[in-house]
Amino acid sequence: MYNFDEIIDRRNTNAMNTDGFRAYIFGADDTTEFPYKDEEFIRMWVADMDFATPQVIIDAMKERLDKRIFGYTRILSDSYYKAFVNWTQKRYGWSFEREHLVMSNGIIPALFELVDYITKPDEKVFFLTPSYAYFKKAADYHQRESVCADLVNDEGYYTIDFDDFERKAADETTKLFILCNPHNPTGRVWTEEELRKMGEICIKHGVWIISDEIHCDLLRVGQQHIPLAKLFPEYDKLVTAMAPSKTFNMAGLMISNVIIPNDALRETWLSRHYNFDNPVSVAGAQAAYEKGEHWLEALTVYLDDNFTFTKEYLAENLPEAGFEIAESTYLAWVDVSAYFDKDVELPMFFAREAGVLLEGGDMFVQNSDSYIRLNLAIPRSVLAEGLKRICGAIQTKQKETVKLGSEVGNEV
Ligand SMILES: Cc1ncc(COP(=O)(O)O)c(C/N=C2\CONC2=O)c1O
Repeated sequence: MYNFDEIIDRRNTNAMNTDGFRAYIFGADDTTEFPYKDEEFIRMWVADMDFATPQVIIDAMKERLDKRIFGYTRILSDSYYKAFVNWTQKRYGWSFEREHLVMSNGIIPALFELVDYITKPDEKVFFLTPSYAYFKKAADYHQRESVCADLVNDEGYYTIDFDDFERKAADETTKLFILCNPHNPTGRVWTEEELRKMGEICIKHGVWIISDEIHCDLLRVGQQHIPLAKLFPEYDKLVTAMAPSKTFNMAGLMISNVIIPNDALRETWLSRHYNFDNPVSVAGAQAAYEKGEHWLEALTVYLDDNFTFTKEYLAENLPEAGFEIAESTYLAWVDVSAYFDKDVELPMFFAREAGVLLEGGDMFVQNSDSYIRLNLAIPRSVLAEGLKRICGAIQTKQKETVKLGSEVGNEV
């Protein structure tokens, strides 16, 4: 039915994934000469998928294109809201009021705006680490101090240190907690107990919460997402951010859902935000929520198989690497500390020695040394080649280290 093995040429589409990696990963002034042409890299870095967006979404956008006028647009009819709230009700048993829904081009811009609207210059923003870098970037941009609550890493299973969490929440200058639910990069799907404890501590100390739930539709089979707002329907200092962008591979269409139950904050948003939407994106997103579930179920199985393939391949070829199948997302979080010193620039090593583009632990704020993050939302044949190159480069490095050691030994 759906061909996730299909290799689709993304070149010359202005895709960050193929054409924007150099500045994002290595810095704007990087001039490294890699022994690979751009198109020879196996791309496992930025979090978008190399799978075609569902045909039902493409068809809905084509239908909107055929209406041939694309003037100023806002979500004025209830049809989009009904499609989305039916989706959250069916999949998460959670719904929200129509007037609480506002739209944003992306969740990153929403975070940047909300940090400014919620916090004052002398107030702090905290989040769990390792963290998606843009939580800190949003705080930094507005010169808000960011505070990191390091997760506890028990052989690849990450949990929350609630004593540390409460200490940070109790700081009277801490105003906002940004939760990643599910969590990028560890893939944790927070349990009801964990969510309740985080929420209760924030409520006790009057801390606002943004629950970034962009990855919530991308779960391993059997996992269940719980929106934080579902557990705290009375706490209106809780903003929920969701989007079709990760789920249906439509991040470039720039349409995200932000649910703001607090009247004052929503009024601030509506008065300061640019409240217009792309009409083609609206049509696509509505179709995603109305007709995309069957595709998502098939994608979920394919991604589960990619994770199993990765687990088995690493166990066989990189036995000292630490990797547990993530509970959510399509991102593999791999501990390679057995093979590298802490100061090694891992993305540069793998680009140069393996021809693989990936993200390194240092791109996730802190509590992430010697980790690499691999995007597994790629055709299995490409995944196999990427893992082969990654393991091959490390094995070659190991041999060179042993050879060098024996040569030094012989000289002594
Ligand atoms: C937790 C989280 N929030 C927000 C975003 C971005 O939302 P947008 O502005 O696109 O709506 C991402 C994308 N994560 C990415 C994108 O590339 N690498 C990542 O880890 C994310 O992982």
